[in-house]
Amino acid sequence: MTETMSRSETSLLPQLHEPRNPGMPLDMDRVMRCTANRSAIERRAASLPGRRSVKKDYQAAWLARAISCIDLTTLAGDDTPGRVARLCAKARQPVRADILEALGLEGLTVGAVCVYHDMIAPAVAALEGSGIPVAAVSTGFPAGLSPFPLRVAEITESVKAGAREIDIVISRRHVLTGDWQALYDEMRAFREACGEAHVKAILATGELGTLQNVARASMVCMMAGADFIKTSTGKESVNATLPVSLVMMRAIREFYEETGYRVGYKPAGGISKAKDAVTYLALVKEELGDRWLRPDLYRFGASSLLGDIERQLEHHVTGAYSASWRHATS
Ligand SMILES: O=C[C@H](O)COP(=O)(O)O
Repeated sequence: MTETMSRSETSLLPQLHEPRNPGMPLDMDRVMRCTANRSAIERRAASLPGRRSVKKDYQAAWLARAISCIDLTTLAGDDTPGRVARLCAKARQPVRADILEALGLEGLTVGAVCVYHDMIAPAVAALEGSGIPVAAVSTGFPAGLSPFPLRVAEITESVKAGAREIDIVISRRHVLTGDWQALYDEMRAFREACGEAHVKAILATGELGTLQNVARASMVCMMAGADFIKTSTGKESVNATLPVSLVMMRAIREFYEETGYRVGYKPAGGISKAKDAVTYLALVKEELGDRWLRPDLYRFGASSLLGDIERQLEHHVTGAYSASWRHATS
């Protein structure tokens, strides 16, 4: 793992303006050329966490960058405006003020707050003036099996309610039956309904059967205009993994090489440890390069990762670990 992110190169970076992926016609020959060599991918993924670890100031810089890329998420049936308000307070100030000051990171925030539709209004109110966008999961999340017109209407309602990012779920059956045209048409309609809001396409990779399907679904969604591709809802039995991430990042790289458009990447579900976050960031750096290590092109979908990162940063500054309950996020 490289150690080239210095403490001065923290997350407080100027906003870059990436041209939005407009999509392109479905190119079936290109889609069918997407393959995935499972054993080679699994070998490479297995070698990642054991590589040289990042220490001290470098580690603090990587962890600060990770925070700036978190979609701080609550997606529970018992979410309330109060819980969302607490989460948003955490989004505005993700780490204790004295720790941020010691690290020279005043003003650090997470990338977005991610909620269900009914929690958009309280999240927008709680984040007012912060510049932190609200992301809403949509289209019958998590299964995506409600009537198609309702799924499109749900996007429209969420954009109207103030969501600036929409995390849609694809119809897994289109992938499992190889109906790439149906997947493309669906994604295109979702993108259109989003308007100016950015759209993240959740593939639910744990339900797609093969890595080749993951590669093809990634390519089809990007051709249909996805701004981000995202692994999982967090509700599948298998969520973000390194092999799946490798496949999706390589699809993003190929799409960029062929079209000039950078599509973002969001692994989600089950990423809860600071050291895992650093492994993911290192993979992004190696596979996609530094430009992707910014919140406009990379996010972690996570509900409890921030707590562990805060704990590690506190240890970095004070030399002591606090109990994890002191770093609850909502
Ligand atoms: O998109 C975000 C996921 O739902 C969060 O999953 P998690 O609770 O496992 O971190």
